[in-house]
Amino acid sequence: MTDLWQDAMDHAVSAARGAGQVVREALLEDRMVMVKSSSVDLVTQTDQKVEQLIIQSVKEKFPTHRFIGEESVAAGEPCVLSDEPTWIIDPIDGTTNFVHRFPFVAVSIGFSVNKQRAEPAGRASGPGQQRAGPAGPGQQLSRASGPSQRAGPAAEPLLAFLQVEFGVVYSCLEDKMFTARRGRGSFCNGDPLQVSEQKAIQQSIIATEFGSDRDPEVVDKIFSSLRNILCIPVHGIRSAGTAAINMCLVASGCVEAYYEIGMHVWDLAAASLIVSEAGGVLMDVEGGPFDLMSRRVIAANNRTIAERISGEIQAYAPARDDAAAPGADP
Ligand SMILES: O=P(O)(O)O[C@H]1[C@H](O)[C@@H](O)[C@H](O)[C@@H](O)[C@@H]1O
Ligand SMILES: [Mg+2]
Ligand SMILES: [Mg+2]
Repeated sequence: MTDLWQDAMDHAVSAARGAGQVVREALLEDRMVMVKSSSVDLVTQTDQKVEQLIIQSVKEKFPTHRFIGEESVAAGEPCVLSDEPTWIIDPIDGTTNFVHRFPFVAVSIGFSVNKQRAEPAGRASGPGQQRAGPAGPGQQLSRASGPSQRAGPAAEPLLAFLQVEFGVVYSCLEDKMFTARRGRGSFCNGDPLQVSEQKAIQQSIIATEFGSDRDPEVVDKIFSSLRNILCIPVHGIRSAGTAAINMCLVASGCVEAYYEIGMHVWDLAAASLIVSEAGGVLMDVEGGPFDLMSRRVIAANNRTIAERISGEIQAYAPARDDAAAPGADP
């Protein structure tokens, strides 16, 4: 069967690598910092330039494709997922890190098509499932090879439903290219990824972020959740400063879970598939199905740990990313 989207994915990898080079060069220069929704929601000319470079390069090759880009949305473009091929771009995930030269920044490119498709992401990569063992270097775990490559029960669509066809996260300063194709596994620089096999949350590291909302009520909830989780007790809490890299750490098995409320579809799209295809689970912070537009996520190595975290989170619901879109899902 013709592989419709491999060309697009190859382009995404090359665009992310090119963007990473621009980001690395910009780190050597003075950065002019601007603000968006608040004084701690930062943006630089590099965010805007990188997003435009990626979008232009995609438009030249795929003129009919659509875009959701963080900085384009900030400039008033709609944030809509449809059945049309849509590139979901975060030109710099970790802008605050970038501004401060804290050394974790990523370019994130997700690609969604056929929003309405009801097929869960990778029957072979569903929640609670663990692969029998990591594949050898460069080996692709293909959907065509079937679920027999991974042990465990059948996938549950509730947690695995995704709209993303491929995801690319380039951690520019580490020079790590994380990639995933729906049903075909996740990789870092070509090596297959596998989530942690840890089942005990007490022996886990949990990643989260504090976001850019400084409303004291929201901050109280963030700290209450953090306190609950820390006191389980867990081995530790970590923040890389970028949602996409936190999720790639889950996919890599370095941390057992990441949760956050308040980030956006461009932070999550690519990395959600990378987690799922590494055998992880995605869940809403209240335990329901993961929703790309909801600005809430738990990404974990297994369902038990995800559900335990969800039981400790003081949930709240920021305005959805598609809230302003005409015809948006309720
Ligand atoms: O750096 P950006 O792309 O603005 O993304 C950040 C996001 O906005 C915050 O909510 C998260 O806490 C960060 O981890 C993101 O990376
Ligand atoms: Mg981001
Ligand atoms: Mg960004």
